Amino acid sequence: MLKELDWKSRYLVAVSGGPDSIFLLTRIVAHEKFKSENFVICHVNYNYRSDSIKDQKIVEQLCHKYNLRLEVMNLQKDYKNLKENFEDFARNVRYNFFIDCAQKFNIWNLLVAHNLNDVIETYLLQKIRNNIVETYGIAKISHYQNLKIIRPLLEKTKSSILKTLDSENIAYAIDSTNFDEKFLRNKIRKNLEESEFQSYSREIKLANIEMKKMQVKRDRFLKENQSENILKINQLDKQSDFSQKMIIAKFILESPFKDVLVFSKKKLLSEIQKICISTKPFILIKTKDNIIMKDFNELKLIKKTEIQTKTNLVNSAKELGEFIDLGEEFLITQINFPVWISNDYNKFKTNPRFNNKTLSKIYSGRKKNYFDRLKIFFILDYEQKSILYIF
Ligand SMILES: Nc1ncnc2c1ncn2[C@@H]1O[C@H](COP(=O)(O)OP(=O)(O)OP(=O)(O)O)[C@@H](O)[C@H]1O
Repeated sequence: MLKELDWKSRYLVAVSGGPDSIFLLTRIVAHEKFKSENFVICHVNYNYRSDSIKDQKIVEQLCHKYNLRLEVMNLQKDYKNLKENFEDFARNVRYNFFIDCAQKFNIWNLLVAHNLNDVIETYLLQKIRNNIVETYGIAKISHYQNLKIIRPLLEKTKSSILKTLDSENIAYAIDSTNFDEKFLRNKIRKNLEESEFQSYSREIKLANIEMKKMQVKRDRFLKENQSENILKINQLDKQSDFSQKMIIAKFILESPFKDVLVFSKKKLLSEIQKICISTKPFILIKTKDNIIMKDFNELKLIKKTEIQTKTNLVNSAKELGEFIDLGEEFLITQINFPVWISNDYNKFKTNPRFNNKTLSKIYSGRKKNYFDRLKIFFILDYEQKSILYIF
């Protein structure tokens, strides 16, 4: 069961005090090659439940018994004001704490105690939610920043864990929120029978084989159509709905803009997919710091600071020089200041006109894409009745 462990290496072990992680810890200490100095136990007490100190005590007692180093994060928080879902909040806090521990002890392997029931519940949730995932179920090994996360109990059923703990008289905590029906996972858990696990395991295996094939296709598409922060999307509509989402998700998650998808991932992915296959040539989605732009046949990820539009009144050639390169002196002598300088294409695209033509028509003629249109400065007369010059 612990065959993936290298007993000469050092490990952090995430122990909540619940049955799975207590089981994991007791199997580690019972191993013939166990040395206490190779393990650091990490526990987070969220103080979310009134009885959470009991969980902490159970972990403390075990660590004391086996002479194990224990790091506890005791979180004091007013949960009334919590905006996100508690599970997401807790996971975030927990993994940041694990990173702190990894840095403190310079141990970059973490053992967590997910079991086979967790794998199957996760798979069923992924299916219900039609999630875009790298692996269906739970991966045996994954990474969080530089931390390698190893899950040695993925083949163990919950009932076999409980049976062993009970027969060996080992104390563990019972998380009362696990019985809370308001979480979909807990609903799934309640209706699951372990007798169905074999067939679910087969289903997950097949789903992962299919997923691998789709990932190969996705990666080929990205190789042919991606260059840095730009994705060519003219062939995207030939892909299935799910493949389109997989392509867009990887394009964003592997770019410097990956934080865009961290929150509200699903909603944003659908929105981006919609603009990609829309017949409109230009569409923008603005997030806090970034812009996701459909620009003809391309999807672009842009920092807001890259395309700030402005419209300013300027009184002199010197002031004008702050916006544009004034190499063209002949022009300056013809300008009656004050005038407006702008790059706000959206505001002025149809009115006023330059030599009787709209900006939109002129830029189309110059075959300018949308991104470039937002970078071109033009001068308007004081009354904004005509465009005098386009740079
Ligand atoms: N508060 C915590 N402190 C330390 N590790 C935790 C904590 N909560 C969860 N973990 C780790 O993450 C794993 C998965 O978390 P999950 O919430 O599914 O577990 P759990 O319901 O607390 O069950 P158990 O403690 O029995 O593993 C745990 O097995 C444990 O290794």
